[in-house]
Amino acid sequence: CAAANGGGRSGSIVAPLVTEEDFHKKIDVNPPKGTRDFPPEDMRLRNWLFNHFKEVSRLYGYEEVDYPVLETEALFIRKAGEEIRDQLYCFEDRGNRRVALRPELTPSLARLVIQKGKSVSLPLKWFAIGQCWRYERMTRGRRREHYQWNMDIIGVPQVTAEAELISSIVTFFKRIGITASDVGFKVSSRKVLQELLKKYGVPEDLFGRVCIIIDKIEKIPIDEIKKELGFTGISEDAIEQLLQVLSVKSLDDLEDIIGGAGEAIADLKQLFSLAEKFGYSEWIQFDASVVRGLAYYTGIVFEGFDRKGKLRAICGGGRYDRLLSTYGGDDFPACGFGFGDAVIVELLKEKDLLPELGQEVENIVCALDKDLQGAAATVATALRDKGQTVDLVLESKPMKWVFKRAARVNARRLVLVGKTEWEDGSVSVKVLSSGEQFQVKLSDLE
Ligand SMILES: CC(=O)Nc1cnc2ccccc2c1
Repeated sequence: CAAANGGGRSGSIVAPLVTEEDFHKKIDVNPPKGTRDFPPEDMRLRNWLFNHFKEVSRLYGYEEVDYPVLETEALFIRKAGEEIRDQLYCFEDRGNRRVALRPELTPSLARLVIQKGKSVSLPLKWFAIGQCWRYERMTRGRRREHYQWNMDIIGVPQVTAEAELISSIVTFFKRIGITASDVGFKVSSRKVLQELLKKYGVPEDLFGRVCIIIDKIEKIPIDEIKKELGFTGISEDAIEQLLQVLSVKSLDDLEDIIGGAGEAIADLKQLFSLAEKFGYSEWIQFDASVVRGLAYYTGIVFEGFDRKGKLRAICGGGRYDRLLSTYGGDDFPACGFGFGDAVIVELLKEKDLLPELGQEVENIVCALDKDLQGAAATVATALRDKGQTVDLVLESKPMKWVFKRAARVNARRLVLVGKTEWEDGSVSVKVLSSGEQFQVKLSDLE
């Protein structure tokens, strides 16, 4: 991009830093469409949320990882008709490479696991919190970025992995005051669909596409669903049967239809039994209509929902045993979830559970006249070296201003450096809540 000073070319005529007409043009001070700034108050809420994500991940023994926001476009190109594909934030970089801002974290995880190959000992339990992007026509006015918390387990084929992942999300909800009467998890398995498609002779490679179409079941008219399924070549009566199975309301009814011999029923039964042992039975329910909108899920899928039905899915995840081989790697059993930073905040607002997070400062340090500014710096440093937070008044200000600042930064106490006290190494301290005031040697101040 051409810099305002003509690219900084040296020479006799020094181009003006900013051209005349540009000088008066005010830049747009808002962030790009669909993106957010995080000024201090919003950043405090974000940090509060992310600290809970991190604490839960630590409680469960997961290791934190991260990946570049920018990936090769190919990592996200899947031919299954996913929404995330239509909205890929992709472009050609200055090296003519096709690149994309990541729309999700799981493909990067798969790439890193393949890259690490034999050097990692299984199982891997990794978590990440990363900003993800989509490019949507702003007509829908939706955000183009959000932060997602992911937890993934690589190398465990049993549903104990999915059961632990759901447990970690329940732990998170409990920490922030959300209960099983506020939210629940709809749980199903894509092996139900897999077994049905096999029964109707539908080729395996259509599996992802069929799942993506069915995931839209509550978003577009049922006739559109049937039409799109028809395009994949599935027969009419197979479509009828599929849709009929998806409306089944219990595991027993499901078993009556597809029989109890397949893995789908066995996995789901085991998951519900483990839920009992983890202590979150009241949080989960079987719901055959849960498919999730990512093509790579192959087994158990789940999504967190608000029981009032006013919000979009809070989080979602499942098993994806075949993802690594789609990138040419060896397959490892894998499962994980994504938890966005937007819906959960809407839910907390709904439930009046947003935390009150003000700025907190222990001390505001102020010199009583300008030739004590150095002494004030010494006092601030002594306090900071003891781990005390200090807002140091950096210029000579009237006391009225200092008290106002102390209130704004919510200081616990005011430390005043005055001439006479300082001569014998003392400062005067005013506890702002009680008004109590005392002199103290700096060395005794803690
Ligand atoms: C509710 C919300 O903001 N969703 C959201 C926002 N940005 C995204 C960006 C990439 C992928 C999914 C995204 C999802």
